[in-house]
Amino acid sequence: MEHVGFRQGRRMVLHDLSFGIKAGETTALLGPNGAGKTTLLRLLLGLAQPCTGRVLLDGRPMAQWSRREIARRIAYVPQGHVPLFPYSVRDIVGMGRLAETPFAPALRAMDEDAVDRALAELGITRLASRPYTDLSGGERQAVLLARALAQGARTLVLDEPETGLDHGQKQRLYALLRRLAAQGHAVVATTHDPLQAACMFDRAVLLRHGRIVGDGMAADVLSDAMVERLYAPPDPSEAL
Ligand SMILES: Nc1ncnc2c1ncn2[C@@H]1O[C@H](COP(=O)(O)OP(=O)(O)OP(=O)(O)O)[C@@H](O)[C@H]1O
Repeated sequence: MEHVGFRQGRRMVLHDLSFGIKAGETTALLGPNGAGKTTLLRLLLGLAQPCTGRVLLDGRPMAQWSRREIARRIAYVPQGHVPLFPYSVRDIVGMGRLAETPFAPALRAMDEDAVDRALAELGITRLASRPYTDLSGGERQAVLLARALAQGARTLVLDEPETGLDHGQKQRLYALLRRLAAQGHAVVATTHDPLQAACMFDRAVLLRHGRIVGDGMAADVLSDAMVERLYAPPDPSEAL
């Protein structure tokens, strides 16, 4: 992102943001409620356009990529996904292959393999034939992660991925994100947990009132003093 600003209606909600997401690195995005984290993810995904500055993917402006090209490069794990139909877990994970199977009514053998690998990576092969609508929140989260892996994109964007996960699943999630980064993926995730972010992510970007107030090695930037300042009650002079 280069000097990115974004407006919701008449309000500027992001101001002059400049930073990059790199392959081989896990980046945590933190900030109080309403700081602009989800809005920033929407810009990273090309789902919203900045009113100032530029968002570049592999050096090319986001607006010049087609949705299919973006889907081959960036996978998104949304927060609180509410399914309308009782698709099986296997079908949901298979949807990650859609960017690669434009006209095929069914998945090809290589797509089925990608689905099998993603289910195994998340340890949810046993859920494959269960209806997605019957799963617990944590199980659904694991399915959405498997869908992102099946997509085969090198950049993973996750919105509060630890929501609904128990302690063990959280640890496995962070281990998986680190493994993916070690394999050359770029990983960026929003989180409300500075302690976990300091231990589990390489880098942290801190947002307050739509501005970057910290960016660096997670363990360094997330000092007690910085966390206190980041989450301090709003000062009227900071109003957007
Ligand atoms: N559709 C919208 N219309 C108007 N304002 C919006 C809209 N969506 C978000 N905003 C505003 O933009 C700002 C940033 O919202 P955003 O959802 O990006 O914050 P966030 O950091 O993700 O918050 P949270 O931690 O609560 O999920 C907030 O002030 C919010 O009220």
